[in-house]
Amino acid sequence: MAQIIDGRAIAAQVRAEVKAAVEAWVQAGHRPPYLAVILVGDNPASASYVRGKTRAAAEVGIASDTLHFDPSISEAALLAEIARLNADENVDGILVQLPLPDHINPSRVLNAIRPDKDVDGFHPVNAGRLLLGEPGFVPATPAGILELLRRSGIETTGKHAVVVGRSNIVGRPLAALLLHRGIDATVTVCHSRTRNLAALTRAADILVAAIGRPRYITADMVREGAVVIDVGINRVDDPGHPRGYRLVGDVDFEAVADKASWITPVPGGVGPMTIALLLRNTLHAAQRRYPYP
Ligand SMILES: NC(=O)C1=CN([C@@H]2O[C@H](COP(=O)(O)OP(=O)(O)OC[C@H]3O[C@@H](n4cnc5c(N)ncnc54)[C@H](OP(=O)(O)O)[C@@H]3O)[C@@H](O)[C@H]2O)C=CC1
Ligand SMILES: Nc1nc(=O)c2c([nH]1)NC[C@@H]1CN(c3ccc(C(=O)N[C@@H](CCC(=O)O)C(=O)O)cc3)C=[N+]21
Repeated sequence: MAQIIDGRAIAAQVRAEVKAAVEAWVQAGHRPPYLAVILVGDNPASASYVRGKTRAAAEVGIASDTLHFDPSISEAALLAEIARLNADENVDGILVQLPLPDHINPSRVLNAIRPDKDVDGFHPVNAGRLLLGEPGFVPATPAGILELLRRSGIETTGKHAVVVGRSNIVGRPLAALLLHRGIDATVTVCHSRTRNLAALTRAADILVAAIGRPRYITADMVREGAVVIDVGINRVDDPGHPRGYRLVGDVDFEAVADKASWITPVPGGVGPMTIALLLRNTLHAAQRRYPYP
C-alpha cells in the first residue's frame, strides 16, 4: 500500500510560510499584497475555485477582489479592464479564471496581462522563461507538484517522469520544470495521440496524470513502486452525496495505491497546493521577486 501524499497538510505548511512572509512584509511598512481575480460568467466550478482562492488569500493576509463580469462582456471590454489593473500600482497580481466564454480568445486576454503581475504564469514571457530556466512566475499547479515531491523527500534526479497531458496550464509547464537543472528528471510527455500509452506509463518512476478523464489510469498501467501524482479533478454523479456529485481524479485510486510507493488523493492532493502556490506567487509579485521553485 502506497504512502499517501497529504496535499492538504503540505499546502497548510506552504500557506503558513506565506502568511509569515506577508506579516514580515507588512511589518516592514509595505501595504498587504493585492490580487485581482477576474471571473467571467457563472460556471459553478469556476465560481467555487475563485471563492477558494480569495478565502485562502484572506487567511494569509493577502487582499483580493473578484471582478465578476457578465458572460456577454466583449473581449475589448475585458482587455480594457486588464489594462486598468496593469496600470494600477496597488494591484500586484492579476488572475483571469479559465475557461472564458467562447467569444473571447483566451490567449489575447492572457497576453494582455503584465508579465510581472501574471501570478498564474500563463503569459508567453513567463512560459518562455520557464522553458529557458530563467526566473519568472511558474504556474501554480506544476509548482505545487514539485513542492509535494520535494517536501515528501521524493528524489527526482535521473528518474523517469511520465506526464500524461500537454495543456499549457499543467502538462507542458510541468514537463519543463521537471527538466530543470537541480530537478533533473528524464521526461516523457504523453497526450491523446500517443500510441501505446500503457507501455509508457508502466516505464514511469514518477507518473503524473493531467488528463481530465475519471479513473483513466488503471493499475495495469502503473509500475510496482512508482510515485503517482493525480492532477485530475472530475465531477461524477453521486446521488448518495449531498451535492449530487463527488470529485474523482484521473487515477483509479484504490487499485493503483496497492502498487504505488506514493500517491496523491483527490480531493486533498494537488488541488490545495495549486491554491497555496498561487498565494506564494502573489507575495513574490508584491515583492517584485520572480524566483522559480
Ligand atoms: N488540481 C488542480 O489544481 C488542477 C486540476 N486540473 C484538472 O486536471 C485535468 C487536466 O486539466 P488540463 O490540463 O487543464 O486539461 P486539458 O483538457 O487542457 O488537457 C488534457 C490533456 O490530456 C490529454 N488527453 C486527453 N485524453 C487522453 C487520453 N485518452 N490519453 C492520453 N492523453 C489524453 C489531452 O491530449 P491532447 O492535447 O492531444 O488533446 C491534453 O493534452 C482536469 O481534470 C482538470 O480539471 C487542472 C488544473 C489545476
Ligand atoms: N486562471 C486559472 N488558474 C488556475 O489555476 C485554474 C483555472 N484558471 N481554471 C481551473 C483550474 C482548476 N484549478 C483548481 C484549483 C484548486 C482546486 C482545489 O482546491 N481542489 C480541491 C477540492 C475543491 C472542491 O471540493 O471542489 C482538492 O482537490 O482537494 C482544484 C482545481 C485551478 N485552475
